[in-house]
Amino acid sequence: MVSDLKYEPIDFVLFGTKGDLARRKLLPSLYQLEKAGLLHDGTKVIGVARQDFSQTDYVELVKENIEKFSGDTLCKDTWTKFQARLDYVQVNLTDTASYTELCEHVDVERTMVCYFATAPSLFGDICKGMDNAGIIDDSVRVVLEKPIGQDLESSKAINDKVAEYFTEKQIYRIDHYLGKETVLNLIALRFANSIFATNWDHNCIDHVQISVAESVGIEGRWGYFDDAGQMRDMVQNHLLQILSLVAMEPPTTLDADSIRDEKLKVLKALRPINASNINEKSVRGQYSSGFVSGHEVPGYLEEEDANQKSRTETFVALKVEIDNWRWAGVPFYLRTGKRLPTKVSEIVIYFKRQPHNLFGASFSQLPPNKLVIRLQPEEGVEVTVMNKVPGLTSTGAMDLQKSKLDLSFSEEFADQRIADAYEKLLLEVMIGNQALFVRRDEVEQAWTWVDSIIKAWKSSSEGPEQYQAGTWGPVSSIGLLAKEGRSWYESKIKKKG
Ligand SMILES: NC(=O)C1=CN([C@@H]2O[C@H](COP(=O)(O)OP(=O)(O)OC[C@H]3O[C@@H](n4cnc5c(N)ncnc54)[C@H](OP(=O)(O)O)[C@@H]3O)[C@@H](O)[C@H]2O)C=CC1
Ligand SMILES: O=C1O[C@H](COP(=O)(O)O)[C@@H](O)[C@H](O)[C@H]1O
Repeated sequence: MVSDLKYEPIDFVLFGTKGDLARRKLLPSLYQLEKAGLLHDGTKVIGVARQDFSQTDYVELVKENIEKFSGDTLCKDTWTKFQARLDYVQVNLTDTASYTELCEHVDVERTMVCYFATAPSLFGDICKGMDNAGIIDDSVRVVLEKPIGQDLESSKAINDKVAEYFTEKQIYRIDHYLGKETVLNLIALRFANSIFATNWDHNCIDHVQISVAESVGIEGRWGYFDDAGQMRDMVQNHLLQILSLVAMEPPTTLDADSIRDEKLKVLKALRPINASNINEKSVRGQYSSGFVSGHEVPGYLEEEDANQKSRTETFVALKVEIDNWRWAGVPFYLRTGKRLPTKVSEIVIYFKRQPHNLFGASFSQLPPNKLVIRLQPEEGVEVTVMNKVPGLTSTGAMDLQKSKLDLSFSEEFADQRIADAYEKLLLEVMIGNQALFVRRDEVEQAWTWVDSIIKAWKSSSEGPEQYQAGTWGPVSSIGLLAKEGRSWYESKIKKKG
């Protein structure tokens, strides 16, 4: 298996190896790649943190976290192979001199992937420290976590800093939604199926809804989250990336820059939301205490470490317009929030209604066809169609019924495990493919658009509307669509949180 791998052995350096992201996602994902035979035999995983761990303690820490977060029981053979790759180096990331120790653990002759799983404020220090240790050359790839900055200005400053040491071709900006199977499938769905490709514009589509609902709260990350809010945490990156993939023109190829060029054009065509139209086009909310999946949960201001005066939004709903030929007059409604009733991400494409109803008896107005793309959970694609109810009638009338064509990934691909997004993305970095990573101009364009909304909110005397945890957000978010004769798609996924 390993001999078939099309990429070189890697020195994978994980800065911030003791952090939440590394423990919950990155180390378990590397382990899953091992299990799937996708790590090169010669690949090493070098954890970096400021603690004085012995090699044995570090290996134990990794094991504990893989057992806790990898989602299945530890496979002995996989673990034996994986632990042999592990190495640990103590570095204080803000102390340039302490990076020299790293030189002993990496081989500059090999490709090095450096994952910066730390706060972005440390990215510059890490680059400087690596440079000082003499371990930067053209073969190094760096992975940057989101959100990059707080706004356009701070994002530029971080990107400028990293650009002093690395070219754009070496920089992999992660948005883990781009590694989700169902988000990737958007490209296949749109461009491998003429049934959709030919109906994907203002002639056929009435509007689009993108909902990313979370049942979790802020999970002990109050300090981080309160500075960010749902707009920076989710909309600036994940939702705008999904929107770009739904709305972009066909790329010339699946190369990184062909796709990124098209996504960028969409971001540039987003109609600005600012003080003049903020109330008409946006709703923000903050959760109060309530019940999620039958459990009582505190309100945002009652969470640990909370500042009682915070006006940070935990819910956002937006009406987005794309000023280009394809999407003229087609609103995209976005909605995302914490402590909603369930975890579900869905894209719903509402097609235009038939111009005339031949079947008046069963429906006063024929309902529109809908394409529902279930990103998570219960990944799948569903099309609602009108169907004749079989049977004979004495009047000769034709009874219609709404039915669905439903493709469930877990049934259709029953023997395939759906890989975590980070597994896919880590593999792509090792292969050296930037197609699923975000280019600097995309990040900056997204900030430009988001900054304008945040600025308009800040200048308003009103704060976010309260919504009870376990509900679908503030009442005004219903009004956002209702005033245009529309309503949010009611997710059929009600299972778990
Ligand atoms: N957690 C998540 O689910 C997600 C996180 N992200 C992003 O990933 C990045 C990391 O987040 P997260 O893991 O949650 O953050 P954490 O705070 O949990 O982890 C950051 C790590 O950096 C280490 N660190 C901080 N300062 C230094 C220093 N001077 N020297 C050495 N190590 C240092 C910390 O070490 P120590 O343990 O010693 O304090 C900590 O282990 C952030 O940019 C975040 O926005 C993005 C998406 C999701
Ligand atoms: O990036 C982030 O994403 C998670 C949601 O990711 P998902 O894969 O579980 O849908 C979100 O909870 C977190 O606040 C944010 O930083």
